Amino acid sequence: MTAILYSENVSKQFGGMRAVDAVNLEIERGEIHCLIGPNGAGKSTMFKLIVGYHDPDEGRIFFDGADLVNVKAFARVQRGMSIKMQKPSVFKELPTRLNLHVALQQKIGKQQIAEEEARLLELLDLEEQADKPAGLLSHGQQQWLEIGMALALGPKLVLLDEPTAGMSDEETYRTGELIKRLNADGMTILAVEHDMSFVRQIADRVTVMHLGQVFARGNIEEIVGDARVGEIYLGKSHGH
Ligand SMILES: Nc1ncnc2c1ncn2[C@@H]1O[C@H](COP(=O)(O)OP(=O)(O)OP(=O)(O)O)[C@@H](O)[C@H]1O
Repeated sequence: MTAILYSENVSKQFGGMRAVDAVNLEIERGEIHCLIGPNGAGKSTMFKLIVGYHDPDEGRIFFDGADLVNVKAFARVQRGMSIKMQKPSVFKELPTRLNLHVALQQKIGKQQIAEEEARLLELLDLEEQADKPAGLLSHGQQQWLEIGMALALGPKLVLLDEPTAGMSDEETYRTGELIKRLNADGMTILAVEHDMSFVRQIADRVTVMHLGQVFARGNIEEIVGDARVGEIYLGKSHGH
């Protein structure tokens, strides 16, 4: 089994409505996997089930060979899932460098911190911003910093919830290039995303959700070439 994360028939109901309905999702080690679908498809609910913010009503989720049943959200992070939620939550009054420092000191010894801090600042293209309070960075830069803080925890899998929300086209493109660089260094990435051109830029494989279920899955060429996906996804996602 090369999957680092997979779910078996996971379901979650709110009231009478099945937001996630018997979903099997599989993320292979080393890939960039995008979870897409129109509004209300169940993507965020699936993301929250994976990170442990919701418990499934049915089904199971496995990470790095272990069943996640009863594993709390913080313990999932300790096991190697790093999560970047949609809204940046950097420490705005602290310099960029210190934001990384705070994250790094949770994982590595003092001697290695300076070296790792420098590596991340370069990777994130934030060297010139290193001593600026993070609150003065652009929206895109704050998002990259937060990706860096997720990386500082030394994860096996990085989960990104709409990493390009609110970004300009140029920031979106640069975010894609950053994610591809992380992946080239061996990181496995799962991103929930709306922006199809961004998905085309980064994805190896895609899972499409619709009405709580998996509607299609495949490599990026198969998904882009699938007219049915165009109908449900592009047809309903105008406004994003
Ligand atoms: N906490 C909740 N309580 C009740 N209903 C919820 C809750 N969270 C999600 N839902 C409902 O579940 C369905 C799936 O929502 P979800 O947010 O997972 O979809 P999504 O694919 O992420 O959509 P979007 O792209 O708009 O973020 C929607 O009908 C939503 O209203």
